[in-house]
Amino acid sequence: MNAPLKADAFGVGAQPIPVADPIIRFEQVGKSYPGRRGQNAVTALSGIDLTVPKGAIVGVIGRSGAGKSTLIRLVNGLERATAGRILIEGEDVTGLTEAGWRARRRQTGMIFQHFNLLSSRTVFDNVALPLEIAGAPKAEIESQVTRLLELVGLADKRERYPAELSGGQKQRVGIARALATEPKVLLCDEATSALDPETTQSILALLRKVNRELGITILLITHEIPVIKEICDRVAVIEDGRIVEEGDVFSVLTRPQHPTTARFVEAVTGVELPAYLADRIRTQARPGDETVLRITFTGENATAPVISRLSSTIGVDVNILAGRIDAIAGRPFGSLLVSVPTQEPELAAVLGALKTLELKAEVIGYVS
Ligand SMILES: Nc1ncnc2c1ncn2[C@@H]1O[C@H](COP(=O)(O)OP(=O)(O)OP(=O)(O)O)[C@@H](O)[C@H]1O
Repeated sequence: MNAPLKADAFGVGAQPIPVADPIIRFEQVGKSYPGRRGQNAVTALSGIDLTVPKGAIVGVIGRSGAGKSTLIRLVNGLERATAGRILIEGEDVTGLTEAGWRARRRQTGMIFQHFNLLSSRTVFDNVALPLEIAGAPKAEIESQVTRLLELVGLADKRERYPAELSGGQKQRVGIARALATEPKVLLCDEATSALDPETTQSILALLRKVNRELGITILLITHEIPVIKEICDRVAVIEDGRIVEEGDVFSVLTRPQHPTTARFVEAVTGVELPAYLADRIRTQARPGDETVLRITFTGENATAPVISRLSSTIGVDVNILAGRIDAIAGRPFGSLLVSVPTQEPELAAVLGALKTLELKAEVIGYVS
C-alpha cells in the first residue's frame, strides 16, 4: 500500500494556510464504480486522506485516469463515496440525501473544462440561472449578476451569447455563474485545460483574485503542473486512485519525494542536455575537457548572482550550456547546465563556492 509521503514543513517565506482549519476533509475515502456486463468493478479512489484548509487554493494533480474527476465530484455529490467519509464545514456529507445535496451545492460552485454554458441564454442569463433556481427576487438577481460580471471583467458582454465569446470569456462567465449563490468553496475541474497559455494566465489570476478578495476556498484538479505552481497553496499528487504525496506547494515542488511528482516537476524545471551536447558528452574526462555541472536551484538559496560570483570571486570562466529557471513564491527554482574547467584547483574552487551558496551541483560528464 502506498502511504502518502508528507513533504517537509512549509517552505521558507511561503505563507502557509493552517491545515488545522479544514473546510473539506476526506477521511479514508474510497470510490468504486460497479462493473458493467460481467466486468469487474473499477476502484477509482482508495484510502484518500485530504484536508482542504479554509481560504486555501488546493490543487490535485494526476495523469489521465488517476481519479481526479471522481475526487472533485465527490465534493458536490455528483458521485457518492463507497468508503470512508467526507466532511464539509464539519458536516459529514457521506450519507446526504439528494435534497440535502441540493442545499449543500449552493455553498459549492463549480467550473468546468468546457465551460458548460447554455448556448440559448445570454451571458447575463447564464450567470442568473443559479439565482433563478434558488428563487431569488428579480432585483437581487439584477444587482448580483451585474456585480459578478464586473468582477470577472465582462460587464460589456452581458447581452452576448456564448457563441460570441472567446474561450477565456466563456470561462469568466462560468466563474461568475459559479459564484452567483455566494459559495464558500469553488471547485475547478481542469478549468484552464482548453485555453491557450496566455488566457490560462488571466483565468488563473482571476481565480487568485476570487480566492484572495472574496475569501473563497478553491479545490482544483489539473494535469498541468504550471497551474499548481501559479496559484496553489497546497498540492496533492494522485496516482491510481491514491494520494502519493501531499503538502505545501513550495516544499512539494522543490523537494518532490515521489517519482510521479518528480516527473511532473521535471516538466517545468528539468533541463535536457541540448542535442549538440548529448552527442559529445563523455563519462570519463580526457585531457583538456571541461566538466559539465548541473546546478539545481531550490529556491531557498539562490538569489545570489551565482555565475558572476564564480567568475569574479574565484576567477573561473563558467559557460552556460542550457538552463531553465522559474520562480515559486518569488524565489528561483530550476536548473542550469554549465561547463567549468576540469583541472584543479579550479574545479574544487567552483564546487566549494557552490556548496557555500548551498546549491546542489552534480557532475554529469565532460566535453571538449
Ligand atoms: N462512471 C464511471 N463508471 C465506471 N468507471 C468510471 C466512471 N468514471 C470514472 N471511471 C473510472 O475511474 C477511474 C478514474 O477516473 P477519473 O475520471 O476520476 O480520472 P481522471 O484523473 O479525472 O482522468 P481524466 O483526467 O482523463 O479525466 C478511471 O479508471 C475511469 O475509467
